[in-house]
Amino acid sequence: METLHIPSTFFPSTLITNALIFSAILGFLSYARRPAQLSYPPGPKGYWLLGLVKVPLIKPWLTYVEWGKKYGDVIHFTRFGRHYVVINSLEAANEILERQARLTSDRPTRSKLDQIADFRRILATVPYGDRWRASRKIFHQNFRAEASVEYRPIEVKHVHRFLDGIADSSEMPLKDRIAILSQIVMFDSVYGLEITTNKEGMSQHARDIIDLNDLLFLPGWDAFKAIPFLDLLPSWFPGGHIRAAHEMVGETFRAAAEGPWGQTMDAMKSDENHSSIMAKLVSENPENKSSEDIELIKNMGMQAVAAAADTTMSAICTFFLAMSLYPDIQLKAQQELDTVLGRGKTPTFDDRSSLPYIEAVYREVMRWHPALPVGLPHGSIEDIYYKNYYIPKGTTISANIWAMTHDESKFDKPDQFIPERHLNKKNDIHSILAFGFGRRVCAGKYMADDMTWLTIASTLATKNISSLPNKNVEDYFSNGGFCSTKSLDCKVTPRSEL
Ligand code: HEM
Repeated sequence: METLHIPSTFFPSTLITNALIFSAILGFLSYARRPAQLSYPPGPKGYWLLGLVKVPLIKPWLTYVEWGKKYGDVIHFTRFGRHYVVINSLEAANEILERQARLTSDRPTRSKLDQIADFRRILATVPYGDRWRASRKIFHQNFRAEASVEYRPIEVKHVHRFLDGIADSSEMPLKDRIAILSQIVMFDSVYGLEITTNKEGMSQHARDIIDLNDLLFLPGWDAFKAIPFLDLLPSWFPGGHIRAAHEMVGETFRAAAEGPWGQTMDAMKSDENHSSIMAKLVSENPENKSSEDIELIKNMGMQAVAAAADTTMSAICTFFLAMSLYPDIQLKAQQELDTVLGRGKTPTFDDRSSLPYIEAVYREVMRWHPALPVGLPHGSIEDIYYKNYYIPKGTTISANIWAMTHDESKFDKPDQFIPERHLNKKNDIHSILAFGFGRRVCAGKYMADDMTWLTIASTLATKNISSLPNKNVEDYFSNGGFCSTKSLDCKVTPRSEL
């Protein structure tokens, strides 16, 4: 499926003229609103008054690192009168997104078009408020650390199946197998359902959600939503496709929520042994469940699958790529497994604390190429201040996670994959920056952490991963907000064969 891509050439001249006039007015108003003695954080100014800064859409995290050298670790710009801030340092992220989390936990999804796309359905995109609190609560109940332990047997089952099939790349490319693994664990835990392909049906819906929103989370891309009346244009009118594209997003959410839910309800009727998160939730106090409760449950299921579809897949793909490019590290990790567990034994979660080098490989995967390099955008619900800078209410704030995990003052040779940097450190899940910040921090991070670690440890114990050409690492990765390897051409063979 195409991304929700709105090429600038598609805007007819009248629309562009209106947009520019509107942008000039908004730019002037937002400039005038700023307290006289305070300035916005530094950043590119764009066209005078219009404030229309040209933003990078291809691997933008790299451009923002370059901009940071000129403007500092907090960069501000405007587009169509909307304010954007990109944070390049952990210190600034802690100050703005953690310490001021009460004011910076919104999402920039309050426009008419966002309502048409029904972003309120999804925990990751619902604006901060009561609906977010209710969605986050049910997610937390089912995916907090203690709850996530319950899904470990399902993870072990599917990781072992994945390893059994993985050596045979003739039937299915490695990346597709990893995509299925990332989703099947979620489908099985949440719905008690299994999938055999990532190319059709409910699995494809989860993928579509990611593809449709690939650009949405990039700083500045969504500024066109500030243009008035875009949501009212009929589909036959130039620019009318924008509304249609947002309707399609909403329709995809609906299909992704309803399809597997319906199958689970059928399975519950025909199989008394059926077990899944959905089944557990609908069976608890059924007489007290409102239709709103049922909606929350359905949406949680859909969000869990969609969230894992790309991020967990991305982390596992990054692991395979790293092992292909760094065979010495692969060998060292295998030696630890052989020494601690004995050759050929597949690790369990109980072994995790005895395998510090495997832990370091996992943490380096999460640092070296985070799945969401510029995170998901936060929004400010009131004016806030950082140092002596003013950040107005309604600003979209993005954490450049990639910049933070490649900060040379913290990580020597940050572009290189060096697990040793994590040895003899406090390995706390909360210090993994790839999971984001503040009250919107990843709600599935315990399960993601378990899944990614288990796949890494089990693969290293039983398989050898062949080398890939040592070219520029970025060439292996895709460009958008959800960043993953483009493909994986390495060969995977059983260790017993050598
Ligand atoms: C390696 C895998 C994963 C990574 C790197 C990752 C990363 C992230 C990041 C960066 C955010 C945005 C945080 C912010 O706004 O500052 C996020 C949000 C979220 N993640 Fe994950 N994620 C992963 C896997 C998962 C999984 C498996 C689930 C579901 C079980 C999940 C559920 C969510 C949800 C629901 C949110 C939105 C939370 C909110 O807005 O309140 N994630 N994730």
